[in-house]
Amino acid sequence: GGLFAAGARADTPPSAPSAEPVVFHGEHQAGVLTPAPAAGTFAAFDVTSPDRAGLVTLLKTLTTRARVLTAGGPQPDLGVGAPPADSAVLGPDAPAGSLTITVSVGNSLFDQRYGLAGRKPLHLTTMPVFPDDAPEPASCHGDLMLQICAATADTAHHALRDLMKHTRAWMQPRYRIDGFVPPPRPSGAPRNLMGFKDGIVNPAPADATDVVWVAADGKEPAWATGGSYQVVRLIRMLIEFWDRVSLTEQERMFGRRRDTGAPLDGSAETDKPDYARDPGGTVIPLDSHIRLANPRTAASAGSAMLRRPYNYDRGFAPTGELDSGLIFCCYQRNLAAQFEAVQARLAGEPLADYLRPFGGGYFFTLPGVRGDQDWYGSGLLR
Ligand SMILES: C=CC1=C(C)c2cc3[nH]c(cc4nc(cc5[nH]c(cc1n2)c(C)c5CCC(=O)O)C(CCC(=O)O)=C4C)c(C)c3C=C
Ligand SMILES: [Fe+2]
Repeated sequence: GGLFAAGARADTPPSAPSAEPVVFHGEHQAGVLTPAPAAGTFAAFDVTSPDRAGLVTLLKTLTTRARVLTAGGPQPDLGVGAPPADSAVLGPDAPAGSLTITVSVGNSLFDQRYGLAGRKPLHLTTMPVFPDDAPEPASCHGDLMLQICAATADTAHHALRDLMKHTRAWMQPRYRIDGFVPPPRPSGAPRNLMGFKDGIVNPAPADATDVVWVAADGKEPAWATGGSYQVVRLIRMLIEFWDRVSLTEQERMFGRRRDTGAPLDGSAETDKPDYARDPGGTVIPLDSHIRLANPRTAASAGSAMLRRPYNYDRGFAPTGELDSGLIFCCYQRNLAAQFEAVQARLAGEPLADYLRPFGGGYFFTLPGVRGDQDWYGSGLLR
């Protein structure tokens, strides 16, 4: 299959809430290729450690806690005279709840503070302001991004709370957003808050390795092998305006049917659009989201990415409108060739009138923790 063949999430039921832990140790971190469970928290931090030794302690502490939390189980009993080791939000014997904790670092970590300027992954930059962005500085960038995914929201809360309690001395919260992936309605890919199935086309598991993971290529620093570039875009949806657009117009903006998720020239969600048969865009408009994002030409094959988005819904904006949208998250091995190429093709798409990207950033997802003695960023800080 090609790089855009239907992904595992389209053909297999989404991960059922499970007590089974997700494997923590490995060449790559979990939370990238692992299926996205129902709850996802994205929490950005600034490192406040005065020195490099403190940064090492921070990363080692994050590793130790993530290893414990993702495994689940009872916490040590410190006795009634001490603050408890655990919040007990998940009870005395915490279920693993498909928990993954994915640690990524931002461009700002590679400044003069910790002597890392010469160690930066090749493509890591500060996310630029794209056309149609309305950046809110307090919701952008960050030294560290923690992506915490789990079967239930309280599992993610419990993990974030534990991680923060153990790392207060070296990092400070910057921004956070909680998201969710709904169950299939009624089948196939989950729906976003515009009502469309989202996540239909993603690399098949066999193709994902080349799309996602940085390989030793002589250009990237050796320590970065097995990592990935994470893009997080916090995108508010202008729901009230969207709900006043005709169904035909909505479907022409995406290039897919709202009910089935099928491309406008097909009948099932997994049907492949045939753009060669419709060069003028009569059936699937040339400026539709799916056609711009992936025109399915030889030239666009190299821009495949792994999308792993979450919906968010967090009350009202100051204007009284719904503050709802998408935490767009994607992973790739080359920001310029993949995310930025797609983003450039999408510039000015009709759908953009209904979206307000306001936050997020570019991050480098560290290689996996390889065993009991290893820790996040051990290669970077060696
Ligand atoms: C730069 C990358 C992308 C951004 C930003 C983005 C925002 C965004 N997308 C949707 C909804 C849908 N996207 C769909 C497909 C799709 N989107 C991108 C990239 C970005 N989207 C790609 C590469 C693709 C796959 C295209 C293809 O190969 O055909 C779809 C269709 C269903 C699917 O395949 O998932 C929807 C729906 C929203 C709402 C949004 C911003 C909030
Ligand atoms: Fe999209």
